[in-house]
Amino acid sequence: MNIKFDLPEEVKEILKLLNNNGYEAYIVGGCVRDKILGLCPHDYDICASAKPSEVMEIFKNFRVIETGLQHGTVTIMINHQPYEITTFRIDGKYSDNRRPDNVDFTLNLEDDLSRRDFTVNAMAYHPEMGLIDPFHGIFDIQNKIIRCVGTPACRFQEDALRILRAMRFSIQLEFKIDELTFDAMLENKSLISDVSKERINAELLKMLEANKSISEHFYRCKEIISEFIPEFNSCFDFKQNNPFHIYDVYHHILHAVDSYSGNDMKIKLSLLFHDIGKPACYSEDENGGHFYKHGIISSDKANEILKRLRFDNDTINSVTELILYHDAVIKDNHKTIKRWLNKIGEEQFKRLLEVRTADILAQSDLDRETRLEKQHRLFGLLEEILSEEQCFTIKDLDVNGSDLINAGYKEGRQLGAVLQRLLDCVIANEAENNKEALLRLAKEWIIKA
Ligand SMILES: Nc1ccn([C@@H]2O[C@H](COP(=O)(O)OP(=O)(O)OP(=O)(O)O)[C@@H](O)[C@H]2O)c(=O)n1
Repeated sequence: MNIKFDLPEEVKEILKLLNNNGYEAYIVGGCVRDKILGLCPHDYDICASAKPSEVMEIFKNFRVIETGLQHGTVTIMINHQPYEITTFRIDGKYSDNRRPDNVDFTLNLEDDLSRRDFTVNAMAYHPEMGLIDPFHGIFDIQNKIIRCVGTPACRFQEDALRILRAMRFSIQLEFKIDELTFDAMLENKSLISDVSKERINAELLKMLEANKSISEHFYRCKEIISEFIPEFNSCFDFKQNNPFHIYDVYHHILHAVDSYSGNDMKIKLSLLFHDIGKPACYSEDENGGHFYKHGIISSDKANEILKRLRFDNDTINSVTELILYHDAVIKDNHKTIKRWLNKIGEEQFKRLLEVRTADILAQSDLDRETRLEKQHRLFGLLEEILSEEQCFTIKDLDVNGSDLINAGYKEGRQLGAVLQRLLDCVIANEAENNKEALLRLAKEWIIKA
């Protein structure tokens, strides 16, 4: 097929320099796939018949980074942008299902393409020669299929991360996974235990960041997901004997993620784990079923999962807090909302309302409108509080620690408690937020004490 696309000047310059020195060179992998799809590649990988030492000699006037010489990769910096140039290679044995024990350089491009994971990632392109596509990646792009190059089981045994990459690409690109490839993913799923948690983390994030529907994919791949999040096992097929739920816990969780259309990762992760502890705390009662303290249990489980998957502390703290409170009763009045704002902060409270809204959208339609209206009212009241710059933190008070010291309080921990008590009075409309009134109140407390 005669495919032509434009390349950045820097990339053309690299290819030209390699060609002028007698070597073959192509752009390869994800950037070719993205160009064909009309997407903007986030980087350009180049493969060439030149060995790393030869590449370094050709680019000696550029900034060169020895990225992975034993794997044949050299990075050239042009205009502060990195370009990886990798020598055509054949991978040796993979004893750890992660990376080859050794690689052999080759002069044959097709050998290099044959070691790659999926047909859509195994194409090369040269501005004059056009597309080099021995494994029919273009056909799979046109038919929206993720298919392994060659024998799927071999590809996954070489690098088990590819099992998650297949899932991720099928979500990102909205492609179907070919049946033979999918069967091999299932058969080799246990190899995921060889993959580092950091790489699993990165793939999971990419799946969620794609902002595409995940439920169908996560449902089909549930046994794969349970290899690295076994806590989901109890959620599969766990029916919720409760009129607000039409789905089992796992389905509900996935629909909740899909119901949120923003791109805040903390919200997405909270939705993904918000009910993960439900099966563990289910008890029958006269109304059918009850999930006693499921916010606490789900939050604890999410904490374990996120730690295990090497998420950062800020994400872990935020997500576990959102899960803890996702089902809390929040009355729709200024006083209650200001207390929440004081307790968890403005950004986090907004997230909490988003989590609750997505949760409702993923439940049955029983009372749905009423329940959504209530969340809308909470959003509306929040906006009022913020736009009117109402007081809900100690720093919004018209008095500070020095004012209290001047009024007779001793320096120390007590000051914080008094300021908090004053804030509680302001939030409850029992005191006005002005210096005179607040100091009068504070002095009364000293006298009473
Ligand atoms: N486990 C892997 C990782 C990568 N590759 C090959 O190396 C290329 C570059 O990999 P990478 O940059 O990780 O992924 P991209 O395909 O470029 O996609 P993205 O950057 O969107 O992750 C891939 O296209 C694929 O040909 C592979 O065969 N097996």
